[in-house]
Amino acid sequence: MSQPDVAQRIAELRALIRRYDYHYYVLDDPIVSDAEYDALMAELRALEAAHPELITPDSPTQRVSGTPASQFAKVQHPQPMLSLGNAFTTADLLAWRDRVLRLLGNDATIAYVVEPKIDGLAIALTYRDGRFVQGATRGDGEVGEDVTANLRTIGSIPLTLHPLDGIHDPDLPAELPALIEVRGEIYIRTADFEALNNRLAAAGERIFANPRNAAAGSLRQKDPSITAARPLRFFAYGVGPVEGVTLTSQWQTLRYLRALGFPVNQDVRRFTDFAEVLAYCEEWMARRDTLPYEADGMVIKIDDVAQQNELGVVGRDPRWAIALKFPAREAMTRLLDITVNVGRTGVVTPNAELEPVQIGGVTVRNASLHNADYIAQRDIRIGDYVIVKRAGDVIPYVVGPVVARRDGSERPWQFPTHCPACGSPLEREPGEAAWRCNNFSICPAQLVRRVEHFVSRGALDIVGMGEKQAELFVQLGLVRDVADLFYLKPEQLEGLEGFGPKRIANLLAAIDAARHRPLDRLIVGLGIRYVGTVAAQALVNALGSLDAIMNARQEELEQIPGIGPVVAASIVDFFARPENRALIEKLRAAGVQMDGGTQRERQSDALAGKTFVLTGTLPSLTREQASELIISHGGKVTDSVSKKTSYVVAGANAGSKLAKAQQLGIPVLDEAGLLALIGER
Ligand SMILES: NC(=O)c1ccc[n+]([C@@H]2O[C@H](COP(=O)([O-])OP(=O)(O)OC[C@H]3O[C@@H](n4cnc5c(N)ncnc54)[C@H](O)[C@@H]3O)[C@@H](O)[C@H]2O)c1
Ligand SMILES: [Zn+2]
Repeated sequence: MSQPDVAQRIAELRALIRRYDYHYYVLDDPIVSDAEYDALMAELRALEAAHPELITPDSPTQRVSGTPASQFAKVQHPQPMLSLGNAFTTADLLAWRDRVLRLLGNDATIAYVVEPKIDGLAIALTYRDGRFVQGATRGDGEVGEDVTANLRTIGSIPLTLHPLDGIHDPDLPAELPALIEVRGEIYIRTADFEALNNRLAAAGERIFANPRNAAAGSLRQKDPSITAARPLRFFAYGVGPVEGVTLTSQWQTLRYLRALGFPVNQDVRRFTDFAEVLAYCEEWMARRDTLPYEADGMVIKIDDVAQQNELGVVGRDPRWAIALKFPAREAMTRLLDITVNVGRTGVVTPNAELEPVQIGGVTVRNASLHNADYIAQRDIRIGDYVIVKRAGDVIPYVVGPVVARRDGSERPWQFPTHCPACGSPLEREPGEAAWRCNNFSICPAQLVRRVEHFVSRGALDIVGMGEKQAELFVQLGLVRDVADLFYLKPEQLEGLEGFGPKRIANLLAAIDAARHRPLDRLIVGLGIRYVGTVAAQALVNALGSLDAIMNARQEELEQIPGIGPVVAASIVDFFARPENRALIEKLRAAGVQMDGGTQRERQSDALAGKTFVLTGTLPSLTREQASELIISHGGKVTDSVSKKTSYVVAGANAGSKLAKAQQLGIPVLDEAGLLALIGER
């Protein structure tokens, strides 16, 4: 690029970045994804590095972006509020550490404080003589917005500092500061964010793209009573100007802040060995999915304040700290179309067909749209740019449209009135969000899903059968209900594409073996609503045979530990239907074992005497498969966490069970940890 071209590109980049900053920081409503934004910023940095003469002090690389909005009084920060330099890999972190060593001298003794980077917005809280007097946003780093009245409504922000009487820590100042500016993050928990968006959508209001924008948008309200109604939280991670006491390290500062009554994250750590810093970051990245809030990375800080001052600031980032960024979890892309899927129980769910987009290194083409109301309330239209979230191992879903990016070509979408697979009119029970195809016995789409479920690993585990085969057999009319699998003849499969003699023999042998699976797995395979592995085992243990279960009355079922009224009602309802009774008889006639006598194949005794509780979504195993695995290795699975629980196995979006486990100090495993216990990995 020639010099004028470079200058022009730099100008373009700055203009684009400023425009995106305005939507992000002032309106709290981004119009591009962070990845797109970061790419522009990286390009600008690279051009400026190659042409330092073109750097201007107002370039977005040189100062914190964001302009204080006019509805707030302005606050001049006595000490600028900075951003953080980014690292994406271990190599980046090592390069940062080397630079620090170079600047401080190779023989310097360095301690590091590692803190989670909770994704919210930075604020500064000023306390004079122990009382909260002013709170400000970061703004452009020099001038922020006065949001004191709004901050006063947040419960976790103390209005007066705690007296230090009860604290006897020789490393901490014994007095209160005459003046202290406490810096930290206002954030919103993931579950609160989702509830807030649902509430806003139901009221026809604009939703937020992510928890960070939700926190910023909720704090930056003209009317503090709106802020008060939002579930905002605060945690403190540093200080600005301090008078009357001297703080000499980040670690001491955090403990002092805690003593003064500020919430400080429990997971902050101090290390002197950089290898431990790296290990801790890795450990955290793995825990990310189990946290109740969004953490977009880890912040690593040089502990010693004198060393911090020596290192100083470059542009908008302190040299003494760095943010290790975790892979992205959301992106923006075009919604090309909406299709619907018919599930095993007839529930019809909308599915977003997306312009392929990378999220955290994975290409996402489809995402859930939950249900009809979700689409209608959020006014999601075909052709919209949408925010797609892919957190952990949960199915990616559409958060909402990017309204500011519409050009008028978007089309509203109507939920179908009839089942796309069988043409029956769709029905919706009052109070339910889901539309259903109630043509249970005829609908081919439901049948395919039922067959898929029946043959899955947690049910009858028929190797060689999967979605494709289920679709094929249903389409050819070879399978009209799940029992038909046991009546398949080799000659029916001969000549089908991909079905050679060997494959046919293997498949039929696998089907034959499935006649003798333990009863609870047959019950799981039937797909009774609310009956998974745990309930199925409880039924078998209590009643012993399928006939006894089938003929049990509601009250009898409710007596069984682990079977509540809803589950009991669902079981009674299932077996009251003549088509289900007929199916059972057909299975019986095919020689499928229906009493509890079959011995489960024990794989090992690795988990003997251990009790497990499963929570959240695991990356590869379904709930049934995980239970089955645990049981086949001698363990037990129960539904609720107690002191008797040996392990909680937690996946993405784990809820109160995980919290309970942490409270009781019960070890928590992820899927890999479970497999390791069994020796499978
Ligand atoms: N999509 C868009 O249009 C758009 C526009 C502007 C910025 N952005 C995104 O915003 C980010 C840049 O924002 P930024 O300048 O606020 O930087 P940043 O969020 O990457 O890091 C700095 C911030 O981290 C926060 N933080 C959390 N925990 C902390 C801790 N323990 N110690 C210190 N700080 C902590 C503070 O609020 C601090 O201001 C980029 O990732 C960019 O993608 C996106
Ligand atoms: Zn149908």
